[in-house]
Amino acid sequence: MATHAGGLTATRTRVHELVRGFGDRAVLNGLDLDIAPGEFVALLGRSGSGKSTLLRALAGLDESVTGSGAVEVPAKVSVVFQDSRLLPWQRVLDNVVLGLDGPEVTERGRASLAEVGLAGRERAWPNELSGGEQQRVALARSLVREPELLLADEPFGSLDALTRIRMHDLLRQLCERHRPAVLLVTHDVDEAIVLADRVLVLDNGRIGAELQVEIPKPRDPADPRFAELRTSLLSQLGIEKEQP
Ligand SMILES: Nc1ncnc2c1ncn2[C@@H]1O[C@H](COP(=O)(O)OP(=O)(O)OP(=O)(O)O)[C@@H](O)[C@H]1O
Repeated sequence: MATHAGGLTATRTRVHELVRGFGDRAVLNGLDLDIAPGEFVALLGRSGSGKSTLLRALAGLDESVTGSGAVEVPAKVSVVFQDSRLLPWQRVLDNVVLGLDGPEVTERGRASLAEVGLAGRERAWPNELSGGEQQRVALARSLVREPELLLADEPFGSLDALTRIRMHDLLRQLCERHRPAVLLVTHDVDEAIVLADRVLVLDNGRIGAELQVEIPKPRDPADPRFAELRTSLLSQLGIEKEQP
């Protein structure tokens, strides 16, 4: 079984020869990964390729899964999922600071909510917020914990296109300010190129392709370099772009 070392010395995120399977079927098969502090990595892959399985291994949420290999992550890891996973019976601010204590927790929670554009909504109930706002609260809940590694599993997957673009801007700005390492699982090739320093494609249980995104941020999808990367990634995913 993999070791999950939230060690005091680990600042990089490292996965070595990770194997994960269900029954006799291997999903991850000798996967290696290395993420530097502050680096933003996006992970693409076909449905069922094992993206969430990898993310759960990094989050330490896969204890019942069979496998081997080594996983090393920084001490402070936060996870954001596709649904906000807010507790409906707790007000927004209480959701953000849930499980934290200390004299300045309330102030830090308020500051995080202000950072995601939700100042003044501290006493709202989760069901009084839109889907996009709920995801903002989920981001605030992660940020207030000052993670060194932020794991995000399709955090914008259920949002409409316009809200998603706004969330990309927000996440980019938050990451520039707080500099966590990020592993973002996404189906959206453009989302990966807009946000990531490096894009990985998971294939056959390993990292099958890797592209560095050198375009300065904020990135414009109309940039010809963007189109080049998009074509290359779509082809890695086995999706050929139709000719106009
Ligand atoms: N608890 C489980 N029991 C059995 N098989 C599972 C379990 N969880 C995941 N799998 C299988 O492992 C494979 C990888 O699943 P995973 O959710 O990691 O893929 P994914 O790349 O995140 O997919 P998607 O993009 O569709 O969300 C899939 O074939 C899935 O059916």
